Amino acid sequence: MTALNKSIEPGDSPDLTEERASGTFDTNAMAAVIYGSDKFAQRRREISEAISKIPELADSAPLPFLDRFGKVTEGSRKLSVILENIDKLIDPSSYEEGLHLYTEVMGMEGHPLALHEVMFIPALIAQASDEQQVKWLGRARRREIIGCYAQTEMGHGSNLRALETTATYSPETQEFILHSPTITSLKWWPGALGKSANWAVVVANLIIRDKNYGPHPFMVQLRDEDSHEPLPGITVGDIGPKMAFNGGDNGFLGFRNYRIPREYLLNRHAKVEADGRYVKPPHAKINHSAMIRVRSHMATGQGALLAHALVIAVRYSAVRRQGYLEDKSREVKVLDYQTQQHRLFPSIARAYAFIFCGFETIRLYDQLLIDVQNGNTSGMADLHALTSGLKSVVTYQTGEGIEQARMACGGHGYSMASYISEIYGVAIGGCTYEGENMVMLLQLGRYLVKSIEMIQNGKSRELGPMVAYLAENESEIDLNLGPNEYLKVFEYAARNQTWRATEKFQKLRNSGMSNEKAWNQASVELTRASRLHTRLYIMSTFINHVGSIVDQKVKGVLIDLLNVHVTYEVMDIGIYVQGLLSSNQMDLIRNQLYVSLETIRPNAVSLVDSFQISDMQLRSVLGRRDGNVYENLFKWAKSSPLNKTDVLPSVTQYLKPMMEKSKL
Ligand SMILES: CCCCCCCCCCCCCCCCC/C=C/C(=O)SCCNC(=O)CCNC(=O)[C@H](O)C(C)(C)COP(=O)(O)OP(=O)(O)OC[C@H]1O[C@@H](n2cnc3c(N)ncnc32)[C@H](O)[C@@H]1OP(=O)(O)O
Ligand SMILES: Cc1cc2nc3c(=O)[nH]c(=O)nc-3n(C[C@H](O)[C@H](O)[C@H](O)COP(=O)(O)OP(=O)(O)OC[C@H]3O[C@@H](n4cnc5c(N)ncnc54)[C@H](O)[C@@H]3O)c2cc1C
Repeated sequence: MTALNKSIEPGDSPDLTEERASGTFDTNAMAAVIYGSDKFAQRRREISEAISKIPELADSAPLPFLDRFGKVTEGSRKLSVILENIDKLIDPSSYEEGLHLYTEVMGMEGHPLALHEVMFIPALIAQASDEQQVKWLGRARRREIIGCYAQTEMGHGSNLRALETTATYSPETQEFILHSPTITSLKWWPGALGKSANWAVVVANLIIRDKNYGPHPFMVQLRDEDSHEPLPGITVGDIGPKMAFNGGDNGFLGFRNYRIPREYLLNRHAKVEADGRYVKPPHAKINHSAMIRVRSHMATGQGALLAHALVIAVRYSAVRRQGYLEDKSREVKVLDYQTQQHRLFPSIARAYAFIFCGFETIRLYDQLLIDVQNGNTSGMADLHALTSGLKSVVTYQTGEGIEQARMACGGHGYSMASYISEIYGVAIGGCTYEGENMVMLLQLGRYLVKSIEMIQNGKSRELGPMVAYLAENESEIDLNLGPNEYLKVFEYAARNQTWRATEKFQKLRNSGMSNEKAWNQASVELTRASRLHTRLYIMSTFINHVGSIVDQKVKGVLIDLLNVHVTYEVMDIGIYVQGLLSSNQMDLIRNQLYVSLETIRPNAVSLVDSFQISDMQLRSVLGRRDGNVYENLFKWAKSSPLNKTDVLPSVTQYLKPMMEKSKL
């Protein structure tokens, strides 16, 4: 018989083999669903295999034992090995293959090309004119230059209108003069800016004849291409250690009347003519497109991070034995405890949901990019609202899920041997970057309020498909009918909360309060509406995606997972559905959730194995594919630099004299 879970091998922990044998579906078929096609899932496996054959691509030491300098150096070393071997490893024209290669080899601690690939090149694609692309895009793609995206300043990140860096046009010389007038105007945070990048897309206020036209993107050379020294007029450096991404060099940047040619304003959409005439872009916020792109990709990215933590926690929970259930002769796998399942399985469902929802969001972004290139910007507001809410909800829930995964691993979860804290640090960075979560929830809040105002003004028919439910009346709910009924429960909650929050805002405003004050006083309620609306979107894309799956065994287990998702999510928002569901109905849902946890239990390990995250990529002793945790945990501890000698110099120098003194 062919094993359904392709990851069973001799020498594996019998506990994990038992788990894999109980799986009811083919993990390669599930991987094809997770990665969008059988072809790409297969390519991922081939790339991982090819990587494992090049020993120089392996970490030279477990990353947690390296200091900051070691991490930054290790990133650049591995990058150079990747680039020497790239044609053997991937199709260099495939973004997805490249992402997999980088993620596996470089890990998630940051590297010199992260922002080059994620923001610099996409900004050039979206914002550089055809002519400018000829000049820079090829060079960037060939990595002749390393770029970053420098927008945030020490004093301002969220409020882009208050950025202080100026780019003043000089018609006499046809140049822009970049200047940082204050300490707070220093660019602060951009990834790879500090030490690696020699070029940047810099966002600065465009000033023409004393008039401020707001933030615009400029292509700026920062360092000499031969010596890599900063150019005169540029102050640049690293901002120091962070919660995570310590293999990366997030940086600061200041300009002292630094001149760039007129042609260096990225001018696909907005232009400055030689005489200083400003040509407006087709949409006021078109310069924000690099951010919309990253936000559109964040649901899959965060789903993948959550998946990393769950692979570790679920596999470990199947080999960790502690305490007893009925059989007192052998301790039980901790995965058999209902509390452990309740802690982990809804997060497995969320990881799948985020990935599926991410596919749909990336599709919407790709369509928008085509539309915008053809001059049609009408979809921008919808996608801005959607991705603002989505990035906020997925990053927050991913952080929650990873932290639960850490606690689910007990003491060993707290050790860097689990690697979960690194994944956590990386994931929660997403709550802040690409727009602080509260700020972005309020952007969606604006859109929801406007939607309600359209309904109030008799324009319900003009509502987009994602907010049409706000105009509907609630219907009876029959919870025995499955996920679509749960969707109606969520629609009820989101609709009710959006109306309540909007009415609160309107009431305050109508009482004579200023628009801004009324908005501020309704803002907590508005963020709640945004979260419910976004969770509804995630749930509906999960349901649609599962509906489209052909492999019946895969579909069967995803329906089980969907049942975990819908029942958990509805229990989680209980306070918002009190007017709709009776306490008997809530009890029924709670029991359905407990049953669905039991149903998913035999497939738990296969569901996380299906993410097909290699041991190299996972970098976790607890999450090893073979489950041989304990002997490797001991090996890992022994490799600690502190264990190189039995007696540390700090003992000889300080502790010994202290103890000697105490003896006197
Ligand atoms: C398979 C996957 C494998 C994955 C592997 C996993 C490995 C993971 C490794 C992780 C690697 C991660 C790499 C890390 C990358 C990090 C990079 C980070 C980069 C950054 O952070 S760049 C800086 C980002 N900065 C921000 O986001 C700033 C946030 N602020 C804003 O965006 C704006 O200021 C604003 C949106 C809050 C407000 O903008 P503004 O002031 O201009 O506008 P107003 O408030 O006045 O609003 C006016 C109207 O304009 C609308 N609007 C605003 N923006 C847009 C837009 N983009 N499009 C359309 N419309 C927009 C508003 O809604 C207003 O409309 P209204 O009609 O008037 O209401
Ligand atoms: C890991 C990481 C990588 C980054 N990479 C880059 C990069 O490559 N390029 C780049 O340009 N930037 C980058 N950034 C910067 C990032 O985009 C900003 O930090 C982010 O946009 C938040 O802005 P802020 O720091 O100004 O937060 P602030 O706006 O100062 O937030 C502080 C608090 O104020 C609240 N707040 C602010 N405004 C409002 C409001 N209007 N209503 C209600 N509450 C409000 C926030 O909710 C938050 O609680 C990165 C940041 C991190 C952490």
